[in-house]
Amino acid sequence: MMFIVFEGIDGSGKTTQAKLLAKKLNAFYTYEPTDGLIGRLIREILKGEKKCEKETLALMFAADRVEHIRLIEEKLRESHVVCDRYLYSSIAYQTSQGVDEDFILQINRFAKKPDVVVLLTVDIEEGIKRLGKEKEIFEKERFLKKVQNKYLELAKKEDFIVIDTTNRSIDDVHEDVLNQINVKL
Ligand SMILES: Nc1ncnc2c1ncn2[C@@H]1O[C@H](COP(=O)(O)OP(=O)(O)O)[C@@H](O)[C@H]1O
Ligand SMILES: Cc1cn([C@H]2C[C@H](O)[C@@H](COP(=O)(O)OP(=O)(O)O)O2)c(=O)[nH]c1=O
Repeated sequence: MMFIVFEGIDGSGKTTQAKLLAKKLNAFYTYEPTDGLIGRLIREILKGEKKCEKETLALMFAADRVEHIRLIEEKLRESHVVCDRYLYSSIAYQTSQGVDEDFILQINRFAKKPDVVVLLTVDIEEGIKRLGKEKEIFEKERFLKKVQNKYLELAKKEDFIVIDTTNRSIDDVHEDVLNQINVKL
């Protein structure tokens, strides 16, 4: 069974594409931050309702992931798993916030390596337009540019599938995802 991860900045179309692929493959769809105890706390911090140090937030994303991986491994016994955000979100977003990359890698040592990572990219302005108005602290233009550049750097090192979604329809991107995943198999 395959563990497939979607990554990309907010508004790149991850949730849309991850759900379409999961449906097509009859796979289990899941996401981070999760709806678990730690994931819920993370969402409160992202909305600005609570505050903490950026390193604390990095630790919370990693802790949320420890719990999540148990579920992912259980599901992988029966079906493919499509995950909307994973470890690479921590590397791209938390380093863009100024957290030391080695620290992030250390606290995520346990993270199971996905079989395939699909990175969706988008022109930053189009991504923000797709989201409507800014909802969370990370949905700022300059910050997202930095995050996307970090993702592209990781993509080269780790051999991600990279698909640009700018000015392309949801169906067109979905076709591309299917074709490129087939090539990887
Ligand atoms: N290729 C696309 N073209 C236009 N709009 C899109 C496209 N893909 C997704 N959207 C829309 O953009 C918004 C954000 O998409 P979503 O999949 O939630 O992105 P993400 O999970 O990366 O933040 C949604 O309203 C979605 O319907
Ligand atoms: C999983 C993860 C998410 N994030 C951030 C990215 C998003 O801005 C935010 C919430 O994720 P998410 O709900 O997936 O937002 P969206 O659907 O808009 O892409 O959490 C991190 O900074 N580090 C992480 O490890």
